Amino acid sequence: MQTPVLTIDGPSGAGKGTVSRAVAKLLGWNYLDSGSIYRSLAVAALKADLDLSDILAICRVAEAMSLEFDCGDELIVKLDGADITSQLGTETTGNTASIIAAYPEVRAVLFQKQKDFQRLPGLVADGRDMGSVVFQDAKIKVYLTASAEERALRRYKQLIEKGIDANLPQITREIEERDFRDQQRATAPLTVPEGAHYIDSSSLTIQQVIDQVVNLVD
Ligand SMILES: Nc1ncnc2c1ncn2[C@@H]1O[C@H](COP(=O)(O)OP(=O)(O)OP(=O)(O)O)[C@@H](O)[C@H]1O
Ligand SMILES: Nc1ccn([C@@H]2O[C@H](COP(=O)(O)O)[C@@H](O)[C@H]2O)c(=O)n1
Repeated sequence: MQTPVLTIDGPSGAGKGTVSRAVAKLLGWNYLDSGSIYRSLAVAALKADLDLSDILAICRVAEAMSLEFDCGDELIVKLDGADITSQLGTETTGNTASIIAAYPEVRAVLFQKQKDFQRLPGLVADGRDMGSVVFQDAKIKVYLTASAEERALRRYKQLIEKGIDANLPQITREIEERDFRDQQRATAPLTVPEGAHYIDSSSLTIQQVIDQVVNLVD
């Protein structure tokens, strides 16, 4: 039996992770936060002080890195045995991830690491190219978005709640830059996958989005 896959793609701060985790829990399926793989590589590249234009060096680090994911209520990620969870959520990590994610060579190295998450009884996979590239055959595809202003505000509140200093205009600028880079890159750009259900969550609650997605699976 082919393991069923539900993909949720969309721009930063749309709520993909929040909704995917909740839906995976409700269904009892596995969960892949593909952005955390790109973010982990960003942490590794920054730690090694790599030149972000040195594609070969980044690929070497990507091939060598060992990642462990503990998908409980909060995702815990270990890179080569060290807990890097607290470093994953920063805007520096997200922006660095977006820069290195534009390299096709890097994407090729990370492809199989993502495919390995497709295990019974099912998989909810969130990212930018889950429905368009990595899990093209997924039975159900969702494109989840929200206005850039709303996404920036969500991210701002998230950082403030964590006690991290945040600047709303700067977050808005960074989100727009990241959207642009993710949508315009030549390889696996962020796009609405063919056949995807389009959900704009700008004026929906988290629960309303979860309900819409679960209804698609039913
Ligand atoms: N519909 C919603 N209404 C209000 N807040 C929301 C909604 N969906 C998500 N959020 C909040 O927005 C923030 C960002 O959500 P989340 O991390 O799930 O986004 P994401 O799409 O996975 O982002 P990224 O791709 O950058 O990881 C979280 O604080 C989350 O609680
Ligand atoms: N399938 C994916 C997932 C992520 N990326 C890149 O990583 C950056 C960080 O992702 P988050 O979802 O954690 O915000 C993102 O901006 C993308 O550039 C990707 O390319 N493909």
